[in-house]
Amino acid sequence: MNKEMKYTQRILLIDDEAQILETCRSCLNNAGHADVVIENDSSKVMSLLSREEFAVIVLDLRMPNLSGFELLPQIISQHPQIKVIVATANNDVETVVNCIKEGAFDYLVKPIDVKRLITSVRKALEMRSLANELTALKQYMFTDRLDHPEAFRSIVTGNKAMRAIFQYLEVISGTRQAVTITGETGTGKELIARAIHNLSGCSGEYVALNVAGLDDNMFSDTLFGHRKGAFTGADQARDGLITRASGGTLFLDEIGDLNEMSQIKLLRLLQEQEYYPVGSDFIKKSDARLVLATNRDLQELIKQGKFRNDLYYRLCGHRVHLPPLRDRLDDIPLLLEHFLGSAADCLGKKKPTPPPELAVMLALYHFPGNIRELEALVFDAVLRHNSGILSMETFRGVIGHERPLPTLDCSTPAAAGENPLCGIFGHFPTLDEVEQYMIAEAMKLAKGNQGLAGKILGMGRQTLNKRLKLQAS
Ligand SMILES: Nc1ncnc2c1ncn2[C@@H]1O[C@H](COP(=O)(O)OP(=O)(O)OP(=O)(O)O)[C@@H](O)[C@H]1O
Repeated sequence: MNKEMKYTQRILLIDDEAQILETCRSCLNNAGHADVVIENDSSKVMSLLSREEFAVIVLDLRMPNLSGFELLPQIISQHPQIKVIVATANNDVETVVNCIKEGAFDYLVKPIDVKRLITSVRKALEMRSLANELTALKQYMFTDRLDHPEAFRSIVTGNKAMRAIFQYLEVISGTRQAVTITGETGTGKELIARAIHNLSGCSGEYVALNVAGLDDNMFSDTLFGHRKGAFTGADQARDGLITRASGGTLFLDEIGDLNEMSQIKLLRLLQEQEYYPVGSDFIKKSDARLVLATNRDLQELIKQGKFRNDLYYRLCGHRVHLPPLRDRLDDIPLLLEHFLGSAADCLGKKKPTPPPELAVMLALYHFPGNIRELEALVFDAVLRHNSGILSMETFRGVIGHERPLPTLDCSTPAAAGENPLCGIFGHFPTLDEVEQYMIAEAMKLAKGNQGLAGKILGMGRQTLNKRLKLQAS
């Protein structure tokens, strides 16, 4: 995590009245903002800002010696990234307009209303964190770098869209805001959730809960715990998973399946970081970072009245969508190699060599179960494998018969345009046709040099030679 992002949550309160400073600080602390610094001597502010980083300042306008009116332009010009909220006893429009013109983010009228203070600070922090993300994203766009590749070690990919997702996750790793991961089943959402936790550098635990099939009682009890005597059999008070995830990450999977009551509780947790243990009237605070995932289409669920609109918009803040495997075909050879190795290790066998046409065959399959399905297929093939080159039979058995390719109608120009293979062949081709086509294209590229064409196709010269002879016969 870089320095800029590490300090994005720090708040500075400036007022000459110590009592006001203490009250505001404890209100903000109670609202979950732990990092609050106070200063009652306005003449020390500029030197403090040159030494330490702050995301937000709440600045009293009327102070002896150096007033907030004088400080505001100095802060804005020397530290334009800081969001300044001015506090004024004077609710006249002109003062407020002047401060906003100078660059203030918001204003509060004294005596300060606690709710208004918390809302304004929260908004300012969000704006600051968005600005940080934008800056970092711009830097990433130009450098294509990853600062923490080790956080993604378990995710095998060479795909550009996936790499962009990794970069985005690095950018937002400095915030504690919730992240929502969408994508079809088996695309790796749980792996991404773990990577978000690894990136956060949090000392707390990573705790995962699949909420599918939990009714509201089970959801609340598992997540929030209960007080003693909350229901029959609750002999002891018990903490929920949210307590275990304190200072860490709580991953809630399958949130598209949550019932209405639990959705309301999740919304409260996301908005206020607050929850009630079952049977308790005392609100509790949580500092766990929430990562949520679903393979359902949430907008479709909203249309059907099964998912709350307000919860959906709350989830939209930081969101990543994982592409299905059929949209990242360049990952298939890498994943195949990876799963061959892990299956062989697990079964205590020598890693088999895959036939070169296997990757092509896999690339043509729809993979409704995505990477999980590929992993299972490869495991099964390695289990049945004895020696030498891996047999295609297991794959043909599943891909060719039990789970056929989706039927494609290439007769319309639109369909041909959508599927590049239809565009080339005029119909959806057989594997033999694809093989012939690829060999012909590779030979053209290699200007007839069989050794070079073999390298392009990932096969030896002799194998290519045999296939050319077969095609000619
Ligand atoms: N890029 C990848 N590299 C290596 N293994 C992967 C990759 N993506 C997914 N996997 C493996 O595929 C399986 C499914 O991944 P995961 O459980 O993260 O998917 P998911 O999207 O959370 O699925 P679901 O929606 O069904 O919960 C796991 O065994 C995981 O290790």
